[in-house]
Amino acid sequence: MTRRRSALYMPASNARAIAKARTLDCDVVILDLEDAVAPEEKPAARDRVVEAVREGGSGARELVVRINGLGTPWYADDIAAVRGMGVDAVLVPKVSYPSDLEAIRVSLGEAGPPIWAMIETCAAILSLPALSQAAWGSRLTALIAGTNDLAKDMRCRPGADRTPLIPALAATVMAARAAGIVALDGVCNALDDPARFAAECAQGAMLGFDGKTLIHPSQIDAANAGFGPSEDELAWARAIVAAFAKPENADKGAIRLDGQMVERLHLAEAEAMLAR
Ligand SMILES: CC(C)(COP(=O)(O)OP(=O)(O)OC[C@H]1O[C@@H](n2cnc3c(N)ncnc32)[C@H](O)[C@@H]1OP(=O)(O)O)[C@@H](O)C(=O)NCCC(=O)NCCSC(=O)C[C@H](O)C(=O)O
Ligand SMILES: [Mg+2]
Repeated sequence: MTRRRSALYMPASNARAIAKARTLDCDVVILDLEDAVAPEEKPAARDRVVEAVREGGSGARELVVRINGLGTPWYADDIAAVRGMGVDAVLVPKVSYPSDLEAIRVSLGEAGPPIWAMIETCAAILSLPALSQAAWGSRLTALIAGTNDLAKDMRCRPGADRTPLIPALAATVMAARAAGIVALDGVCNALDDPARFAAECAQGAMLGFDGKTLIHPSQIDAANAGFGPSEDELAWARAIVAAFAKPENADKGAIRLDGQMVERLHLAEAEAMLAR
């Protein structure tokens, strides 16, 4: 099973950062043509992405390109560049409605890459059930929370604990799960606050996200730790599997284990975690 604990954005205008990506321990590299790149730099950044993907060298890391959104002056050229590029996915910002998804699918063509959608507008949050349903016919394989744009659109003040964003984050995870696709949490802008970053990873994992989007290499290790199962979780999963394997529990649906009720749905969860 592919892991997406850590997905690092890097500005496609920054050749040094792109080169560095080939040495980093993140699961996903996102070459960004959108917000990290100034308008006058976009054509050169697009050429750099084409070159970087052609050169390869990403190893096991998934390579994703974030293009500029529908309706922007750069969308058509970005689509033309990524269509046959052989990337693992194209990440499209500000996807708000199923009609956006359909337009992107058509632009990319029948043999186009999988689509990852940024969920970062109030309209997208209100459209999540429809976006989730539309995923089945659209090559949509991941939802990515865009917490900066969403906070801007909501005019909320997330603060360190992100309280105003929690309903939207939970709804994003539910929409992804209903569609059987990946859900990645938004970025943490606090570059020099590792405790806050670790707390955000724990919160994102608690909400059910598969991983977190990142803005700096210094965030990779904590994300890999925060979204990988912990030693305690692995030990608990092994204990559940061992308990249900006992002959006396063979025909039981629910058992007592270390003071907790454990059901066969927990066995299925434990087996899935150990398999991952
Ligand atoms: C945030 C930064 C601008 C900080 O830059 P800076 O202070 O210059 O970084 P450092 O000096 O600490 O860099 C140390 C070395 O690490 C490399 N580096 C830095 N960032 C990255 C990166 N993202 N990927 C790869 N490598 C990186 C530097 O090149 C240095 O290397 P070396 O010279 O060899 O020592 C900067 O980190 C940055 O630009 N980050 C990414 C910003 C970005 O992509 N933003 C857009 C995505 S976030 C977003 O849009 C969210 C969403 O849409 C929403 O709405 O929420
Ligand atoms: Mg955004």
